[in-house]
Amino acid sequence: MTDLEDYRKELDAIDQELVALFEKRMHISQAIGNYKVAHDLPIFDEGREQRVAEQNLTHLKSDEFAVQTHHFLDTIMDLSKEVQKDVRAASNDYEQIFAIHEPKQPAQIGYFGETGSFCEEAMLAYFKEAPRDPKNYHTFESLFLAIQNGEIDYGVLPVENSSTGAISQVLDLLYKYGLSIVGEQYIKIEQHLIGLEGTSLDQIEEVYSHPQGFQQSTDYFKYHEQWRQIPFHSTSDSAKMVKDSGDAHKGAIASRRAAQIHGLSILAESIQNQSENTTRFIIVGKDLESNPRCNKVSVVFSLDNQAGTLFKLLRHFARYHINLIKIESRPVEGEKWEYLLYLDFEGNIADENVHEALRFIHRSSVYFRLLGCYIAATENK
Ligand SMILES: C=C(O[C@@H]1C=C(C(=O)O)C=C[C@H]1O)C(=O)O
Repeated sequence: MTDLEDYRKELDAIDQELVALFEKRMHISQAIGNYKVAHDLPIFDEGREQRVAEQNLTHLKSDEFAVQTHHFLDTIMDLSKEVQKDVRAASNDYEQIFAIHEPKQPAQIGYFGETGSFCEEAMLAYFKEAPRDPKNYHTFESLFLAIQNGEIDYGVLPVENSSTGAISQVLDLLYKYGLSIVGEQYIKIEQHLIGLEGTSLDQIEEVYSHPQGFQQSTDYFKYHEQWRQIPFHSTSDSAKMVKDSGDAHKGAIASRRAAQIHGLSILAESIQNQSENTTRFIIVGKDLESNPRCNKVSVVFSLDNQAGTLFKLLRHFARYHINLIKIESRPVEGEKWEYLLYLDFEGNIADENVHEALRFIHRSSVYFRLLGCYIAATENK
């Protein structure tokens, strides 16, 4: 027998013992996983992992393999956490996540803002037939509440603007109310400074608008710093307020349509920073709706607060050839420095690769919810 064969025999014997011990350790880790699920405890325990590494390094006869031993222990603990994540995933009703509902017809629609709002425009563009007697709401949250209470079936809200980014309050409300995205619509946004008929710019003292109206028009306001900028419900609510006030010192940032509807004049045209300023609106409903034509998926999840978890998760999108469209993070309410991640990607939940990727995200997340699978809008629709 060669020396090599002798060595390998020794390794075989050691591996046999290691594997038996490893299996035993995984069973105990699984039991700890069950305990954590039952007591709502996080899987990752940084302090415990440090102690495991420290105490075991003291068992070494010399420092020669200290680095490798540390790596070995870290790997074992990573695998142990994988098993615990499986325990946690099995405790959730996975199929429930994909429960699809039929679209509501005829539906009662609601939108954000007074008549003349961009949301109303988005609603008219999205629904093939103009909805009958749509209801309007003056805060994002009142619209979410109306969907939750069943007062309306669907609501139209802005979620992202090409120059200012995510409308984070809407993302937070999607999480808070557990509602679903059933569709989306792009609208090109032109903001104008509007006021009472016959008013001139030098009469203006204060301007009302939704915060988005101001944020999208900061370049214009650099030259009018003497004007008070007063945040108000929506751009169209601001237009109506200026009209109702009859005050020539008040102006609003709103659309041309809002100016026409509320009988106001345009004092300064196209004051938005970006000429191609566009907002993405979402159609929100109570339940998940999907059909084979849907080609975009949105999810929200949170991860264990541990190095590398986001990387390990996002890697799988490449592995399953899924095109990521967008990632947005928001703080978790009441949890300092913890984040919810909102992800949009291409695909349909019935696709094999999407299903696999979602299974993986679900398994690796502390919190997971499928927000919607819907038809991606095109910008020139
Ligand atoms: C097994 C546990 O869960 C995780 C895995 C550990 C391990 O495998 O030793 C240690 C701490 C936790 O991050 C535990 O909490 O003890």
